[in-house]
Amino acid sequence: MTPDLASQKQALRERLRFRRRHFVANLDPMGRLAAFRAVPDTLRKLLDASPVVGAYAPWGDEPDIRPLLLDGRRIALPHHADRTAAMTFRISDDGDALRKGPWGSPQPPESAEIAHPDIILCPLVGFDRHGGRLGQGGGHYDRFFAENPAVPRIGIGWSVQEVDTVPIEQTDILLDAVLTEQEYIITGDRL
Ligand SMILES: Nc1nc2c(c(=O)[nH]1)N(C=O)[C@@H](CNc1ccc(C(=O)N[C@@H](CCC(=O)O)C(=O)O)cc1)CN2
Ligand SMILES: Nc1ncnc2c1ncn2[C@@H]1O[C@H](COP(=O)(O)OP(=O)(O)OP(=O)(O)O)[C@@H](O)[C@H]1O
Repeated sequence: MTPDLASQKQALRERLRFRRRHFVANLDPMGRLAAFRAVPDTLRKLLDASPVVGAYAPWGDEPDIRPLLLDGRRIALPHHADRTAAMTFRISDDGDALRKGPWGSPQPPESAEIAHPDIILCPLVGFDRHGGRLGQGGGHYDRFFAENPAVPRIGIGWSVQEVDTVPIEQTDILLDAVLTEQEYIITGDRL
């Protein structure tokens, strides 16, 4: 990646994290509870057809999508063995305690079963309507998507995380759709 593109992405990350922090801080508590509870029918069908759903444990201002998944589904969460290891997914059973991973985000214990999700619901810092996604800057989801290209990729974010165009480099892999608290946006032609 050119230094120019990297710094462009980093500047956008900082701007969008700031925007997200203020949006979430100003949400009324009822609004926050109600967000991401209703799932559009098309996404519900896709989830119903997916034996293992790759989700995430919310961190900071990220939307909490757990209520949306409480349907007896098998949920897998990202797991990092250490800072150099590739991101994998591990089954997280209800009530199993999560612990802090090497990057600070909560993750299942080492003993949890490795899983291969049939769909990925991924957090993001920024998105656009073409499927562009800006993440935390580790490239972990992009690497996972590159290795698992057939798995549908649904970004999850607050509406204020939308920008016209996310700066894209060769290794960035486009999302198939984005779910916000307001809209379900199909961004590709795979769904
Ligand atoms: N809830 C949640 N779980 C998640 C993620 C996430 O974004 N949200 N992750 C999403 O990937 C992974 C863990 N989080 C990570 C966050 C940052 C970096 C990272 O490499 N950051 C870069 C740049 C940081 C910066 O400058 O802002 C670094 O430290 O070099 C890696 C993993 C997996 N689990
Ligand atoms: N498939 C890949 N193979 C090798 N390097 C990659 C791959 N995908 C991304 N990278 C590298 O990882 C670094 C971070 O990428 P990027 O800025 O796209 O992260 P991100 O999408 O914001 O983070 P994340 O996916 O973890 O949320 C970049 O240097 C990028 O070139």
